[in-house]
Parts: sequence; C-alpha cells; structure tokens
Amino acid sequence: MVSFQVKISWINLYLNALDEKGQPILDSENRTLLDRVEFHESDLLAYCRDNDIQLERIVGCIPQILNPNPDAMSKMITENASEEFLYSLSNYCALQGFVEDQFGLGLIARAVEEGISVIKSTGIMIFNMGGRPGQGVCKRLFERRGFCITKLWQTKILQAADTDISALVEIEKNSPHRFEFFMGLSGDQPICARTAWAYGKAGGRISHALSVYSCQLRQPNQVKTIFDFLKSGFQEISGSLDLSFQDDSVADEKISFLAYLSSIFKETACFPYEPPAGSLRFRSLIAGFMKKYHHIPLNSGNVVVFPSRAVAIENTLRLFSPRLAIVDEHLTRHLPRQWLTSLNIETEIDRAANDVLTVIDAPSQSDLMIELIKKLKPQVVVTGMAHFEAVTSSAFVQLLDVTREIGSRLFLDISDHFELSSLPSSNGVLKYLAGNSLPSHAAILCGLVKNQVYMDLEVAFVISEEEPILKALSKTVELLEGNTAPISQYYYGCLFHELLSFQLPDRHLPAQRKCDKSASSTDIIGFSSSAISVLNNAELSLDQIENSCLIHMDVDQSFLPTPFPVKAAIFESFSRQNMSESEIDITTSIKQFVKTTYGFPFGIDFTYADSSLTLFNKMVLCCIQEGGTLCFPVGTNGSYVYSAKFLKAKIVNIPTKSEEGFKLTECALNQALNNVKTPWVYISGPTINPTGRVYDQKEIENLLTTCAKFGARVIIDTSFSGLEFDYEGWGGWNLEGVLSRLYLSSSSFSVCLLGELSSMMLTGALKFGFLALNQLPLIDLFHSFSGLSRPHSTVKYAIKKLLGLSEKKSGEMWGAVTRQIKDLRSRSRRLEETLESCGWDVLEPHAGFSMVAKPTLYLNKTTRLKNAIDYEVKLDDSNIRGAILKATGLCINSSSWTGIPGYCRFTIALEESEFQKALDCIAEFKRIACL
Ligand SMILES: C[S@@+](CC[C@H](N)C(=O)[O-])C[C@H]1O[C@@H](n2cnc3c(N)ncnc32)[C@H](O)[C@@H]1O
Ligand code: MET
Repeated sequence: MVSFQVKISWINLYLNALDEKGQPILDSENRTLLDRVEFHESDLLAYCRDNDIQLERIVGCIPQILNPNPDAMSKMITENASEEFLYSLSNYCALQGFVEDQFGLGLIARAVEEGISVIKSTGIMIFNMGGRPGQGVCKRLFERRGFCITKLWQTKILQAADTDISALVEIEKNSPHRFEFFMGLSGDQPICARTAWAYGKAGGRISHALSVYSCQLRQPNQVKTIFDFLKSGFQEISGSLDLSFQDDSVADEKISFLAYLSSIFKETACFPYEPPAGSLRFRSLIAGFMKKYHHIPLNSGNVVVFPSRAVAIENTLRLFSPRLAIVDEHLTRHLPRQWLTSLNIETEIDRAANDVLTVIDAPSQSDLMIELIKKLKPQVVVTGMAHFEAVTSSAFVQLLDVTREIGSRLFLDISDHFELSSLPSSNGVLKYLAGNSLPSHAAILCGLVKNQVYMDLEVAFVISEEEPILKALSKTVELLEGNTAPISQYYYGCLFHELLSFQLPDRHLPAQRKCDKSASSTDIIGFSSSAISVLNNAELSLDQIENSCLIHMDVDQSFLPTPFPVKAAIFESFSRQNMSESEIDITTSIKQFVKTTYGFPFGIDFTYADSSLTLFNKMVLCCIQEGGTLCFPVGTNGSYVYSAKFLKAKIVNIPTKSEEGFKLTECALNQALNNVKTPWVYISGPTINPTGRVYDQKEIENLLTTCAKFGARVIIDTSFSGLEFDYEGWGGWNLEGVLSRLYLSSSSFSVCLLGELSSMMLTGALKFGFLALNQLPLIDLFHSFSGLSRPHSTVKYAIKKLLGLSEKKSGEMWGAVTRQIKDLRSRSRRLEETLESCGWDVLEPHAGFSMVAKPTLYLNKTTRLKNAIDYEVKLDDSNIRGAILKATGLCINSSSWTGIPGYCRFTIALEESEFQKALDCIAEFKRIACL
C-alpha cells in the first residue's frame, strides 16, 4: 500500500477498534484490533521480505488491468503525486515482466512469487480474481507455480464504472486471446473485451466473474527452493515454469526434481566425475531401494547403469557375441538388422568366418519361451515376462532352471513390472531374489521407462551378483557409450531418494538367502575373444577405491564451472511442458552450426546421440560391414581405438612424427593408403585429441585431397574442437570449396562430420553428439544400427538454445567461452611448467583440454614406491601410469593409450582446486621417484 493509504487505514482501524464512547472493543482473548493490526507502506510484499516476516495468510485484492496510459505507471510514487494518479493505482497496474502481463495479471503474478518466499509452509494465499481473462488463465497462474486452488466463492459483478477496460481491447487486437465479459448481470454467453467496450460505451452494462481463490503450495519447501534459485538471476526462466499436472503424483515428481536441480546448480559450479558404471550415488540408491522395498541385500557394486534398455541389450550381446541368442520379441526393435536373421544357423562355418551373431525373436510367455530355449539351445536369452506371470516367481524359476540346464546366460527384463512407487505391487522376480541369491548365469535388466513427466527420459540398470560380469559390463559401457547421461541419473536418483526417505530404516536383519546352483562354468558362454583382449589390455578408467579421492586427468570431460547460460538452458528445458516440435528441432541449428563453423554444408542426414563415441562406434560397424579398414593416425584418442578393437574392426595405424607434432601428414597418409583396400580414415580436428595440436586449412585440404585420391571414407571428428587458443592466428576451417571439388573427382570418397558439443559449449556433463552423413548407401547402412542412446528432448531444447546464443559473437555465452579458452591456455602453461620442472618433455598444446608429455627423467629408472606395500618398479612409458596412481592418486593416460611411444596424456579441464592438487601430485611423484 502507498503512504497516504497507511494514514487512512489507521483512521479506519481506530474507527473499528473503538466503540462509540472511544473505549477499546475487546475480543475473546481480551485483545483489541489495535494489538493485532499493523500497516506499512510497501510495494507488494517487499516489507515482509526485507524484514524477514513469515506469513500465515496473504490476502490480496490488487489491480488486474493495465493502465490505459502505460507511461503513467512509470512515475515515482511521491507524497505529492497527483490525486488522479494515486487513484489510478487502485484500479490499474503496470507491466511487471511476467508472462501473465499478456492478460493484465502481471501484478498478481509478482505478488504470488513474492508470496512464495514469505509464506509459511502451511500458509494460504487468498486472492480476489476478476474472471475476465477466463478461469483457465487465472487458475494456471497459480497452478504452474505449484499451487493447488480452492475456489472459496464466486459471483458476477458489474464492471466498475471508474475502470477503463481499453487495455484489454488492445491485448485482443494483438493476440488471439479473448477476455470474458457478460452483458448485464444475467448474460450467460461470454462476450470479448472489444464487444464489451463498445456495448459499455453505448450505455450497456457489462459484468464479469469474480472469484475468491484460496491457494496453497503443494510441496512448499521444494517450490520455495525452486523460486529461490530462479531469483538468483534466472528470473527469465520463471515464465517457462510449469508445475501443473492432472495427476498430483506426477506434479510432485517434477517439483522434487526441479528443487533438486535448483539446489545442485546453486551449490555446485560443476558436475563431478562419474564412473562409467554409473554414478555411485545413483547405484547406491537403486541398491538401497532393492534392500528397503524388496528386501534384497544388494549394494552399489551389484548395479551397472546403461543409457537405455535397448543399449544394455545390444552391448551385452556384443560382450558375449553368442552364436545364437533368443530375445523377447518386444526387445528386438533396436537390435542391428544384420542380427535378426535365422539364415546363419545351419552354416556353422560361414558364421565363424563372418562372425555374425544371430538373434531369434521369441514370445515372452514363459512356456513358449522355454520350449524355444530347449529346442534351439541359445547361448544367451534376453526376455521379459508376460503380465500374468510376473506376480509370482514360478515362471522366473522355470526360466532359471532351463537356462541353467542348457548352459545359457539369462538376462531377465523386469522394466514393465518395476514400479517406482512407495507401495510397489508384488513382483515375482524380486520376491525370489529376497530369498535366493541371483545365480551366476542370470542377471536382471531394468529400464526405467514409465516417466510421465518427461516422456522417454530413460535410464536402465543391470543387476548381477557375479563380479566379473559386473566389471565387464561396466567396461562395455565405457567402451561403447563412454558414460550414461548424468542428468538422467540425477533425475531417477532423485526419485529413488524420495522413496527411500519415505521409509523408516529397516530394523530387521536381512533374511538368509539360499544360494542357487550355478551352471557349470565350462558349458556357459564367456566373453568374446575381442572383448577379453580389450578388457584385459585396454587402459580404461580406474575404479575409485572406496574413500580415496582420485584426481582424474584421464577423462575427456570438462569439470570447469558450468556457466550461467548453460545452467539456465538446462533448467529451462526441465521447467517446460509441451515443447513444440520447432523448439526441439535441433537439425536446423546443427546444420547452421557445421556450415558456419567448418564450412560443411554437405550433411543430408543428421543423427544425434548422448556422445560422439557412440556415433563413432556405429560408424565402425559400418566400416566392418563394408569390409573396410580403419586407419588411425598414431596419437589418436585411445578410447576410440579400444572401441574399434572391441568391435573387431580391421585397424591400421598411420605413423606420425614428433617433429611434426604427431600430426598426420599427406606423405604418411599416401604411404599408408597405398596398402589398404577399403580405407576409412579417422581424423580428429581441427583440434587433435590427445595432443592439443590443430590442423590448419591447408593441412586439412591436403589430407582430404589424399583421401579422395584413394576413394577413402573420412570421419572428421570435431568433438574436441572449438577451444583453439589462438583463433585469430589459426583462422578456422572452411571445407566447402575443397570438398565440392573433391566430391566431383571421386565417387567413393565421402566425408562425414562427427561432433560433440559439450566441450565447446561448456555443458560439461550434458553431452550431445551429432553425426552428419551425406552418402545414401552409407546412410542406410548406418541406420541399420539403431540402438543409440538418443538425447532426450530436454537436451535438444537446451542445446538448441545454447547454439542460438553462441551464434552471437557477443553476450554472456560468448564471454564464457572466451574466458574458458583463456583459462585453458593459462592452465596448459602451468602444467607445462610443472611437468618441465619435473623432468617431462611437453608437446605444447595449441587448443582444447588435452595434452601429451614424455616422462624422460623417469624412463628406465628403478623406483621404490611406498604405499600399502613397498614395491620396486622399473619405470617405463606404460607402467608409469600405475606408479603415479599408486604414489599420488593422480590418474593419467600412458603411452599405451596415446599410441605415441613415450608419451603420456593429461587433461586439464579439472575443477581448479583439483587441478592444483594434480600439479602437486606431479611434483610429489618426482620427489618419490628420485629419492
Ligand atoms: C481495488 S483496490 C483494493 C483496496 C482494498 N485492499 C480492498 O480490497 O478493498 C487495489 C489496491 O491495490 C493497491 N496496490 C496497487 N499496486 C500495489 C503495489 N504494487 N503494492 C501494494 N499495493 C498496491 C492499491 O493501492 C489499492 O489500494
Ligand atoms: N476496478 C478494478 C477492476 O475493474 C478493480 C481493482 S482492484 C482488484 O479490475
């Protein structure tokens, strides 16, 4: 209220508080109104907010029509403001910067948002709401902010004669929205503001609905957390927020996730490292849920997380590479088309030569499935369960028995019967596992596929009680997917957490479980030979040892602070509902991006995945199908090379030289391709990972020209680019001219562009990979491998938004990227200095967050390492990784990973304090090794 109102209100209060004789009127508690009422001058609830007053009730009757003279409202309210102006304040409001302004409800919206921060959890807000915008609009204002509404009263009143409704007419002129008036008090057909205004002008009486809303927050603390976060600079997003759902439990799910996201964005600047098997917290929560709700004694180590059920099934089949697998017909849709044939069963010899896996579809009804298993004797069975069989454990027991007898591995999919509910219905498989341990030949697969808030937001997990299987599955995720999108793990982690906090700690000791007989190990299929060789020899991520904190300079991910626009885009993507196709149409943006960034207007088919590694792997499969040979320059990101080996690709390494910064040259490429029949050349660029060197325009033109000469297929991987230190000096790429020319000269030559936007867009854990293809047979072949971890629509929305922001060569996003590049450059220098002073020879990087160095001082040195056990080791360029890890807890990649003899790899996009610790570790290692 404004100041003169305060004075009038006091007068009114006295008139009400005293009787005719001037004596105080006492209420039942012997108090007067004077003891209970205060008046303060305040812009809406500012007084309460500034004085930390928490309210039980907020009652408001405030203007809901824009002033017909918008300039009037921008005047300061002063003691000597004109009477006319002060009067107008009781009827009109100004634009408030809320989406509800478009209905004149901006002031109400602001009052509600201010109310959220000052109301007590059980408090109630009561508002007089003119029904002119329509009941739907009025209710939505509250509901999308997490309120439930009770209508206390409703009537129809004449439009106040002193209030000009022409602002509403103006709104109707510029939008399809129609307000709701009535002719006289008895009219029951609504008329719009324009008609009402004309009718009123001509002497007619117009009316509108008036309701009294009583509003209460559904999840007060969580909604307060969300708005608290939005107020910390993310105000613009509040227009997108939509917390209303038909079903209360769905609304609660969204509210609790957004509150969780608010708190992590507020507290932490970056997403932490998560192991490939899945976030430790998430896996512990899954295990905790199994323990508390289903009495199955599992721990986080029994759980491996996958991006989706389809990916889990395909990857598992690749790990075992069985001759024959039987897969539930509902689960074969995303398997490679090449597998879905029965033609190979008979011709055992052909099969061995082609190394093709055959998958037979089967109905999930257990008697039919069992019959098929008995007849066909598959090595792997993946099946779900019919609904009528899922309640008791008998069908599961039968499946366990028959697969054990035959010597098949069983993966049982319980996705359709798994409920994330505080009262989960009976589930035969889980009931069985409460009393029996899971036999070694069986594992449980579960996709979380029933999301009603964010359709298709999927994560899957596999449960096993076999250590080697769990380890191998985790490594398979690492090799084929890289990681499971952390944001999806956060989402479901939040749900599990809510369910667990709902339950009292279990005070019963877990029941003794029976140990099931296992199949004899000779009968049962083991991992494929390529899998064994990669799993045993590849330098994959190191397992976090409980309670020890490893420092990861061996992960291709940025742990630098997530900048403001990125947080905003992610939060907004989860705030929304009903996104339109155009808002998540990422292809237009990516097309534009590759055209302006690399001069690559050639893509006709775009595919997206959670990571570029996943897309690369599908390309490897295409290469294998075409009988091609993958050619990697020496000094390629080890993860790519290991994945190609795991997938059994034919591989040729093209030599690179130290004096050329381990860059691929035309000459070396020429020599190598001379001896390869169907070459597929992998080029990481413009920025090369791991060396951090850059190919300039001339260099890439020469390389492409050579590739074209041999009709090679080229995979240009831009995933690590966009953070070049000296952009001006380097000048960027424009491939359009050279490729147009080369495409004319060779028909089998083709270039596909692979990329990932996380590093250059600073999205950290929010990964988004794309692949642009432009040759038809290859496109068809590529799509025969459809089992991809596809980015969720929220990711597409956020990435599209950020791409839009990045296009502007100014503004907050641009500033953040520029700062990041400067920061990485200075870090690369700091690391270089430390390494040089500790006896390493560094190859100075020119871009990105990965660099290589040679441990010259340490090679062939025999060192005594003191750790849990003392041991002596003669250091070389590959065991130095283990030695540094044991001595200091720092993880780097050795030369086995970089492929460059002598050179180890370091990533530098660590959280600042971690980076400093890493530098200390390098110095510490020198002290230890040179004792
Ligand atoms: C229709 S009158 C209602 C008066 C009285 N409260 C009642 O319910 O009868 C609307 C009131 O809202 C007040 N108002 C308008 N904008 C305001 C703001 N930003 N902060 C506080 N009060 C405001 C006006 O001063 C006016 O007293
Ligand atoms: N006379 C105003 C109107 O018609 C009421 C102002 S305060 C809710 O909306």
